[in-house]
Amino acid sequence: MTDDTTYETTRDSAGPAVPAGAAGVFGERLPLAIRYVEFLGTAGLERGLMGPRERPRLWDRHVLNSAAAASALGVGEAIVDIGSGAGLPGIPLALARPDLRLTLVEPLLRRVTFLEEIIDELGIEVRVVRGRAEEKGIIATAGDADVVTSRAVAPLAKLAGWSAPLLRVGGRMVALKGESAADEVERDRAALAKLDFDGLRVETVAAPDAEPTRLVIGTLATRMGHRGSRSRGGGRRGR
Ligand SMILES: C[S@@+](CC[C@H](N)C(=O)[O-])C[C@H]1O[C@@H](n2cnc3c(N)ncnc32)[C@H](O)[C@@H]1O
Repeated sequence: MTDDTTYETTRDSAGPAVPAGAAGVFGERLPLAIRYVEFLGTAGLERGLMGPRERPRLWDRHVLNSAAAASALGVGEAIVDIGSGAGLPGIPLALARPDLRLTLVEPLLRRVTFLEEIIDELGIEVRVVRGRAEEKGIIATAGDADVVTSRAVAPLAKLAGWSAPLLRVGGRMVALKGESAADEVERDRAALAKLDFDGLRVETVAAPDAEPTRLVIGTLATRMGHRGSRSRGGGRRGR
């Protein structure tokens, strides 16, 4: 394991200083996380995937904030991350937790190209599927995911409607939300119950040196709420 203090004052060539806590989160994959932040801060900005104001806060607000969701994921679970954009939270999760099996779903070609490039460069095993989460047959393993993650993609009820057909019964939706998390749960509780999500809760988690992340978690109790919507079809390898 890398010593936490090693990177305390490190400043990579293109990005902000690497927080000391990052070493504990990414372990021996810290150099890959640094490269990812560098890529976000260069290509990500140039291609308009991240706003220029995000550059100084790529670690705490985005990458470490995303990686904190790993605490809600079990060993070896199959994760579908919908609306990955520039790879959040999917790429930090893959880097922090190499045991996870990750599929990133993103409709926009520009973003898919970015994802494929960075996955290739980092040499990590992550699938990319181009499409919308609600498209039938977009993911070959629809109905088998242990967890569907998302961050800043859609209101909770809509996310739940997209997540349910992708999940196995007993699988969880883990939505990374901002301060509105509790209000969204109250507002959309009935819609989620209709889809047969159980045990709805908000968990606040935080990686060291990062903004806290609010996770809205619900477990798909049965498939009755979206009967007949399970789809099977071709996804495609992004690499
Ligand atoms: C605000 S961005 C957030 C990106 C990333 N999750 C993050 O936290 O930085 C929303 C992303 O969701 C994608 N998206 C929008 N509708 C979608 C859908 N129906 N299925 C999958 N992705 C979708 C967009 O293309 C965009 O990349």
